[in-house]
This record gives sequence, structure tokens and C-alpha cells, in this order.
Amino acid sequence: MEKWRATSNLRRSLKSVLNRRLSPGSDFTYFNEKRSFPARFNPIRDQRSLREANAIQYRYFSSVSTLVQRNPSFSTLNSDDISYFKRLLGEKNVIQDEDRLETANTDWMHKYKGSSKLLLQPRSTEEVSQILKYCNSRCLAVVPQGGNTGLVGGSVPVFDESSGAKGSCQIGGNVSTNAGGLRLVRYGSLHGNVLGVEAVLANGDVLDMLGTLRKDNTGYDLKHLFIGSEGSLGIVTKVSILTPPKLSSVNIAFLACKDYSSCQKLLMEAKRKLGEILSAFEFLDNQAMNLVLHHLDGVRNPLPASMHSFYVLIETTGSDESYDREKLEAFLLSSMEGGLISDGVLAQDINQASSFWRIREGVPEALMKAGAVYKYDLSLPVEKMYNLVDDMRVRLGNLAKVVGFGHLGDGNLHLNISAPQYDDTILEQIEPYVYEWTFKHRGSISAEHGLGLMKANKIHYSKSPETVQIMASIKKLLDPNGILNPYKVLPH
Ligand SMILES: O=C(O)CC[C@@H](O)C(=O)O
Ligand SMILES: [Zn+2]
Repeated sequence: MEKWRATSNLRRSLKSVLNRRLSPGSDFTYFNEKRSFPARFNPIRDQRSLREANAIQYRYFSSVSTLVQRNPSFSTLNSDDISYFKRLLGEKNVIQDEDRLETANTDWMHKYKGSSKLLLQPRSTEEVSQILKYCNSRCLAVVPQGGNTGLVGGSVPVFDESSGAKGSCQIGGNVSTNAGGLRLVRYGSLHGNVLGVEAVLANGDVLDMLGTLRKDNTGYDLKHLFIGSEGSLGIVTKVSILTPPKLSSVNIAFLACKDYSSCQKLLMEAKRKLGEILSAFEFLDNQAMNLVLHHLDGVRNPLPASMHSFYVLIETTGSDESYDREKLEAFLLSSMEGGLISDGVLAQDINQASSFWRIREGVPEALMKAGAVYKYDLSLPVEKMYNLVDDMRVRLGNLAKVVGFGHLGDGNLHLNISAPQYDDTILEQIEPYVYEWTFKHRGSISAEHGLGLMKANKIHYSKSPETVQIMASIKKLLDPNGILNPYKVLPH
């Protein structure tokens, strides 16, 4: 009955094709708008002793071992510094307003909170260069900030570092964090799409690597050091980037699978049968779907007959409508006949398409609304990845909800643990277990969100000691005083 309904749904919806034009650059935009949520900090214990120790304790990590000590070699901002920046940038680009500083000092997750007293808004490479030259000579630490939408505390000041450029999600931030995104399965990572970079080093030198050549084999390709280095080696001021042509035919299906193994087989079939038109293959489990339906206004379940264990969103993008439609239709029907899909619908217009995406993209927002959330962004072999979610459920029992979703097409699991509040008992069940599990399966502890502050001290789970040593030497070479985004990426 269910299968019949689904097949008829699919057949019906396959009659019309969705045409949706992607806006330029949208493939690389991670979160393109800032959203605000109520702060949900747990009280920090013993504030005074932390201040005396010149240390900070993050709300998320309430155990003592995660204290971060302020680097004693950094200077403290004084009135001469502020006068210098005002002369350089003009009064209105030197921000000391408390509300604006509060926003810059707080990350998107409301987990990390710094105490920077100054936000600078440079408008040119030359101004960035002058700022860094000055800060380097004074040993003032700097946190480059784009849209401040990161999920690992990479763009918030930890102590009193001066903040750099600020606005909405920006291409410099995307490149600096090698932001992943929903269509990596089709377009690849920013390492493959960035043709050139201009970066300003800590001493103010401008490194011009802003080529547009597709082929350039003249030795070390240094631009890759700046892609994904989270502002720790330099500030990216310009990029040349591939912009794939807008494609006119976009189809989106929202499907249900009875178990994880069906999702996995469906992915293999999609890669094989849809080939180059497959532009997204996303999944969410039952827990994720429940959260979205419960916490987000106006979201409807497109498959309301019954709740399923897993949901998959498949998008194809191409330029030949009838070819794309036939290919997707054949794929969906054969997958349904083969038992890989238990129910499904295909968007018939732009509103339906957006509503399917809203479900998938709404998961992080729903998690935020549900309470405290522990986030893990893991690259793992697709066939093993959901075992970790199951293991975590056993470990946590009734303590917390374990939610699995992510970019199945890229082997990227977003494991999120949702609880009413942050709690050491929960954290002890999760860490280091999650990291050890990932290490054992030769995965990565950060598939796309970076290391930031949250995982700087965990880097050894994904990089060998020799590699970390070379990374530290590169950091020392390019930023000898360590002023650029301190306490992030490398162990502190
Ligand atoms: O919140 C997360 O864990 C993932 C956020 C983002 O990378 C996504 O894919 O929605
Ligand atoms: Zn993601």
C-alpha cells in the first residue's frame, strides 16, 4: 500500500519538472545569512579565579582540562593603538560600540564568547596590510572574522584580540575555512575551485597568488596553505574562483528509506546511474526529522503517512530537461522496485523544492532550538558511519538524543547530541570516544567545519605528529609572533 502510494506520488510528480536557477556562487555559500538565537550559556564556575589565572573557560567545555591560557607575550590594547587605527581607517571603521562588540565576540552557536574590545573594518588590502603590520610590531593578537557563522569557535576572539573584517558570510571566510556545503558531491571542495588567492601575512606583506590559470605547475602551490587554514597563516583579501554556469534543469526528490543500508545502497546506485547530474545526496535520520517538524514553524512532512527511519534528499542539476527527467525517473522507479526507497515525492515547483531543502537545512536550527547541542563533523567510510550513531545511542541511553544527518554523498556525518543542557556526564560519554572511533576508522574529526578552538587540541586524531610539527613550523615561519587567530587550529 505504502509502496503503491509512493510510486503513484513519484509518477504523478514526475509529470512536471522543476526549473530553478541557482544564484551564482550559491554552491559555495555555507550559511549565507546570519541568524540569531537566544544565548544558552551555562553559568561558568569560579569566574574570579579564572580571571586571576588569565584564563578562559568555555561554556561548552566545563572541565578544567579545557582551560585556555592567554598567551603572555601578547600586548594589551591601549589608547594609542585606537588612535592609530582611527587615523588609518577613519572613526566609523573602528568599532567600540558594546552591542556590536558583543555580536563579534559571540559565535553563531552561542557557545564561545570572547572579550575583544575592538572591531576594525578595513576596506582594502592596503588597510589590512597596515593593520597587521602595526599589530605585529605591537604584538597585538588578531582574529580575522567574516560572517562569524562557524561551528567550531574559529572566528571568535578568545581573549582580547582585535577583530578584523566583519559582515555577512563572506567569500574570504569561505575560502579560509574551505567551507564544504551541500553540493560538494558535484563541484568538489574549494581546494579544487579556487584558482588564485591574495593573502596578507602577519607582518603586513601581501602575497600575490591571484592567478586565474587552470594549469600552473611551477613548484609549491602555496595558495592551498591559505585555503582551510582558518585565518591562522594570513588574511585572504582576494580570490579568483571557478563559477560553474547556471544550469536550467533542477530536480529534487525527498525519499524515505527503511534502514541505513538502503540509504547507502541508494547512494551507490545514484552515483552509478545519475552520474554527472547528481548535485546533492543528503540524509537525515528519524531523530533529525522529528526535531525539524517539532521546532521549525511552517515545516510540513512531505511523506506524512508514517514516520520512516531515514530520509534522503536527492538533487540533480543539468542542462537538458528531458534527459535529466528521464534519468531521474528511471533511477527512482528502479530503486523503488528494488526496495531501496520505501516512499518518496518529487518537487513539482520551486516552493516544494525549497520546502524539501528547508527540512534538511533546518536541522542545525532545530537542534539549536531544542537545547544544548554537542556537534561532531566527521568524515567516515559511508558503510561504517551510522554504526557510530548507534554506538552513541547505546552509550548515552536516556541522557541525550543522538541525531545523525549530513552529506552522505561526501561521506560526511554530522553527529549531533542534543540535551536539555550542557553536562559533564554527557560529555564524558561522548569524548574521547567519538574521536577515537574516528581515528580507528581512519576518518577525519573535521570534514568541513575546521578545527577552530573546539578541536585544536584534538588535531592528533587526524594528523600524525610529524604532520602537526610541520604545520607548526609553517605557522612559525609565516606568523613568528603567533598573532593571527591564536589558540585555533594548532594545539595550545
Ligand atoms: O550543524 C551541523 O552539525 C552541520 C551544519 C552544516 O554543516 C550542515 O550541513 O547543515
Ligand atoms: Zn554540513
